[in-house]
Amino acid sequence: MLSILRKARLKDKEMRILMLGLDNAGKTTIVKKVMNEDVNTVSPTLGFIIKTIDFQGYKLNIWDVGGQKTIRSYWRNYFEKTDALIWVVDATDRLRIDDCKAELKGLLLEERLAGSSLLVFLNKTDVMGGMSVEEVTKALDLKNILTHRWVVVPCSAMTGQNLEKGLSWVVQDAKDRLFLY
Ligand SMILES: Nc1nc2c(ncn2[C@@H]2O[C@H](COP(=O)(O)OP(=O)(O)OP(=O)(O)O)[C@@H](O)[C@H]2O)c(=O)[nH]1
Ligand SMILES: [Mg+2]
Repeated sequence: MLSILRKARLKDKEMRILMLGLDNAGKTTIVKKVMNEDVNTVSPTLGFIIKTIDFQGYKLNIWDVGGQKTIRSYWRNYFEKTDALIWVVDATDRLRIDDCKAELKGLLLEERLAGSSLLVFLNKTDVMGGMSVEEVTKALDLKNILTHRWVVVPCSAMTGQNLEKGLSWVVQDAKDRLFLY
């Protein structure tokens, strides 16, 4: 039933995208950059922000939810009807990569997120010395994810590098799914 509803919405070329990740990963900055807004004025998100982006003929409703530890318990309020999960990782934050892995693992067990695809944005690649795609794929144990279609895209919210590439994957994946079931 859920998949039928989802399919109906995809046919309308509308997607609900949930953007999560630890605090300071760059979620809000990514959304701002995609929307051509000033990226130098972000502050930590205490609740959530919804932005609608017209992208490649699709209407992407992006839910950008704050990632601070004290408010992560609210994430579950946003799971419903999610078509794609964008998990944002700070490439420079080696110290919290285990925390990052644990939070993602928990999300992937969520029944309400079961039908969603997973885009991992490895953000802040404009900073030297950050973690590589291989490093993060391993640290987050992505190869063992059998429940979701996933990809890692290195990007920078500051320069805008690869942001469209990531969103393109999300849209293409949605299109592919229309023919899957
Ligand atoms: N160098 C660099 N800094 C970035 C990039 N993206 C975000 N930042 C910085 O990282 C900090 C956190 O960015 P936010 O977009 O507020 O992070 P967030 O994930 O929305 O954080 P919460 O709302 O607390 O969950 C800010 O100081 C940004 O300027 C990037 O690609 N490169
Ligand atoms: Mg934010």
